[in-house]
Amino acid sequence: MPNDDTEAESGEGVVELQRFTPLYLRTNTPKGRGVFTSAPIPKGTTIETCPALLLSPEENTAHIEHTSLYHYTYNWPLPAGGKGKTQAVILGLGSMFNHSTHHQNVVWTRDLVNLVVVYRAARDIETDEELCISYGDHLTFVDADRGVESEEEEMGLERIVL
Ligand SMILES: C[S@@+](CC[C@H](N)C(=O)[O-])C[C@H]1O[C@@H](n2cnc3c(N)ncnc32)[C@H](O)[C@@H]1O
Repeated sequence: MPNDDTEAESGEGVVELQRFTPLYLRTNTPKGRGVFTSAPIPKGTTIETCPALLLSPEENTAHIEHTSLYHYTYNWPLPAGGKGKTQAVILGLGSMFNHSTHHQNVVWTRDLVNLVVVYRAARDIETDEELCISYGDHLTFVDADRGVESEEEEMGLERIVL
């Protein structure tokens, strides 16, 4: 699910840090650790607002790409005047959301001025569902959902949550 960049969501040097609190981390999913909800989340709810730590392209290439942080950074447009993109480390739960190709229930928006990412519920989310975003089309790992999702596509079925 594509994200939308915004110029700024708040002004005056103040950024509201919203957080939906009844969440838990599972440590043993097929995707590693993952974020789950222990209460229903209505569509549109802000789940978390996470500060971003902007990296320079140089430090990214020289250092970050050679560490495990490489698997956690987000593409980020270069600040005003710069052409192209760099990477940012997203602090807080933002770095814990796993990817789902067909069943993302969370959308994210970059606030380029305030350097935060806002995560919101894309639909009503049930208790004990995992919160998943889209990392885009170029994954650097084998998608743990791959078999399940291609089976669903072949059968023309959407997953039914009982
Ligand atoms: C931003 S981290 C997400 C949190 C991570 N699961 C952890 O335990 O720290 C991204 C990493 O999670 C794993 N991951 C996320 N989505 C996945 C998926 N659909 N299938 C398999 N692994 C996934 C991959 O190892 C990926 O490099």
